[in-house]
Amino acid sequence: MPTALIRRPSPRLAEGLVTHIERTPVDLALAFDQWQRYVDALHDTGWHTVEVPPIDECPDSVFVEDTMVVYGDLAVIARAGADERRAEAAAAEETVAAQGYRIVRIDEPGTLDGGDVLKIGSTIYVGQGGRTNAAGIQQLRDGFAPLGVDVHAVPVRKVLHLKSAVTALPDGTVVGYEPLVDDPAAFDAFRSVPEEAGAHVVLLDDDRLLMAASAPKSAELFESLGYRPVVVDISEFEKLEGCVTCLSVRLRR
Ligand SMILES: CN(C)C(=N)NCCC[C@H](N)C(=O)O
Repeated sequence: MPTALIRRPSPRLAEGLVTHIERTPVDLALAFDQWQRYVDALHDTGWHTVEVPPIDECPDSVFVEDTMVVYGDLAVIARAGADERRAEAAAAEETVAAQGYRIVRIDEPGTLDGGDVLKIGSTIYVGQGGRTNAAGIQQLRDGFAPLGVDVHAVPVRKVLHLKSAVTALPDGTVVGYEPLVDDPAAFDAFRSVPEEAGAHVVLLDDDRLLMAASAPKSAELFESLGYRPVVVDISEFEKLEGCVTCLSVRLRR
């Protein structure tokens, strides 16, 4: 059974960082409910979840994807591009180490957020932008090189993270909402989707895609391609520039 790391929202969630969108009030009770439904959707589709201990003083800690990048037996622990988020990594590291992963850490002056990292087979695209810098990308490349991984840097200027703009379907096609993708030509195969949140898919298995309720037209498009969307409402996390990928770390070994 595949495992996903998750992290319960902080009671201070509503104070989370907002960079590229206007701040709107977060309904905390609704957010907790949506988080629980997200976790339920993972369980319902055959995933086992492990909770990273919560860190109440970090409003953005629910976005656990940003704390690490996992490939093979190695977890590279991120060093958040936003100072406010640096304290999130320590407990995430302990949790993934307890799952049997080797650990390498991104060190100063490197910064890297897991949301900037898109893995497609043994190719890893890393968004260089507001949160992830060149030193962080080089350290990620050095960490994964012994595992035969190719790390490609791509620009991210229009959105928070690379995975705010693009993710990939099970066949490796990169999907993105074109107005927000800096360089669609950076990817071998690119398909545009009709909504911003349609760019965000979590691969649950070979044909099921976890998606946000805010992208119904993209869900239809994926259905027409033979995939089965599993839809969750994550409106309160979207108000903080979160998406379906951010709320878990999928351990696929
Ligand atoms: C792919 N994405 C978008 C993520 N992995 N993380 C979202 C983090 C949002 C948080 N308010 C922040 O600004 O850090």
